[in-house]
Amino acid sequence: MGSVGLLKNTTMVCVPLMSHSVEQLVCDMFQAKTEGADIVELRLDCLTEFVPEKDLRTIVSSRPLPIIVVYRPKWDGGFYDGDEKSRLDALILAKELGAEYIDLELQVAFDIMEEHKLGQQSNCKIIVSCFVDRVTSSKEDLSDLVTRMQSTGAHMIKLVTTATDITELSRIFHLLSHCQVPLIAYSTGERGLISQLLGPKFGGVLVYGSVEGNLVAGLPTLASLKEAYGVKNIDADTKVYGLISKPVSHSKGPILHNPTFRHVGYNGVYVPMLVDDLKQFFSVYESPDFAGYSVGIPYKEAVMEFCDEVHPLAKAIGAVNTIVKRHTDGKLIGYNTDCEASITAIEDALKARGLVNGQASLPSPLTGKQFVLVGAGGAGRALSFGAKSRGARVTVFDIDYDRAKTLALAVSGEALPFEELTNFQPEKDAVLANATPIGMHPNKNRIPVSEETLRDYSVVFDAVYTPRKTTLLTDAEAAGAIIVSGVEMFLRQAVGQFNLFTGGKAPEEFMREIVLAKF
Ligand SMILES: O=C1C[C@@](O)(C(=O)O)C[C@@H](O)[C@@H]1O
Repeated sequence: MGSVGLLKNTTMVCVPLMSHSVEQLVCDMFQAKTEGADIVELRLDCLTEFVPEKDLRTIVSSRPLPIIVVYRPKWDGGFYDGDEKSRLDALILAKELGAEYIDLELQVAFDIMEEHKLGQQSNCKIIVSCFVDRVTSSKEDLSDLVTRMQSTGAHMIKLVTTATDITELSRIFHLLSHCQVPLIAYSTGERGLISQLLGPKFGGVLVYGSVEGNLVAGLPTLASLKEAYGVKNIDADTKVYGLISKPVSHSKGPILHNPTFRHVGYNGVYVPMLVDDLKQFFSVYESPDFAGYSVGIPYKEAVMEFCDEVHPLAKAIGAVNTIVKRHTDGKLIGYNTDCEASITAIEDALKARGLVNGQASLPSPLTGKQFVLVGAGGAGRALSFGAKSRGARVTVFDIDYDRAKTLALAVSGEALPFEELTNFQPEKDAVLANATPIGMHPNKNRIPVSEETLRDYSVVFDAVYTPRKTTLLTDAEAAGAIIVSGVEMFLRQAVGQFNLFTGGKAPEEFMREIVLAKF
């Protein structure tokens, strides 16, 4: 495994401050420093009262960190709508007072740079910025734009876009790796998130993190940059792993995998990837930098066709939740770590309660039991194959009856119409397993079966792990069932993934501690 040193890159973590008063702004600068910012971006246009001569002196002289001074006009998405001359005079004054950086919009940059000879050597560096509404422009168009921005004489360039698809971000990565001048480039929003997180890998000079009181829509928090993603540890050699899913923001994968990578000194980063189109995704992210993936809803079955090889267990199940890019030939190999994870989680919970089926000779406490599965998607398939392998008899419910029938056939079980689930009378000691997203954050109050039938199950498992104790589990516990949280499955499938991603042995106890502390 590669080693991870402290502070491997020179990327600065910047906190944007949109405070409304000068007093607050000064407080916020100190707060940002306390929380670990390297630099702050001050949005003067957010101040409700601002007298440049007086206030800039206060701000600049009391700064505890290097500052980037921005005075964004309405015509470029900011709040300032006074006259241009006063706005630009204020920026020049900030420079003269000692601000480390001032930000000029591309539209005005040529003239101001020329008039004030700003491109020349000075303690204050000029950032020329541009906001492009969509990254629909081609790689070439974006390169031309960057060349134009560079020709202003800027010391640094800032290009912000809104991404409509994760594949557009590859253009940002291309720019970051090829730009001649220091570049800040990223896309905002959920689909743009990885352009921000992976900036340090591709040579971005700055990554933005927002803080309480100054939360900015579309930006990750400073705490997540530091604690979850460890952006200071990311460098050009860092291997990228990601969760391909839609939705993806509920996943706790990043707060489990990233600290674990760091704990064992593995140079990897794990990021959420909101993917809309699998085919486009795999055709764009071909490089060895993207080394492996977790696969979440709704892609566990569909992703199989993009794997060059599929492990026999995953093939039999018909669902892949882990992909590793083989470093020798770049081929994508699909695995399933959900199956063992979910079944051993249920078995261990039963064993812990001393429930070994009354017959010590039986290989599993699930042997001979009825296993009622709700949801015949990827996770459901893994559960039912696991249950079958332990000698349980599987009964499948899914809103798509044909899908339920296909799965039932594959595990020699039975499928019943979804409408029958509410009043379904299970056999004695039956296990209920929810493998649908019902009850998942933010729709926490829903349960897949009726409360009345819950008391008929002796064990209830929920593959949903956000929240840790779903409404289904709370109700089942109240009804007297043994409950097994999806968190246990999540932990175990992640252990399996870590082993496949790194080729090493996962530090299971460490991972369990994270899960206990943070989930
Ligand atoms: O089902 C899950 C959960 C998951 O999708 C997540 O939410 O992090 C990650 C997958 O690897 C796993 O199989």
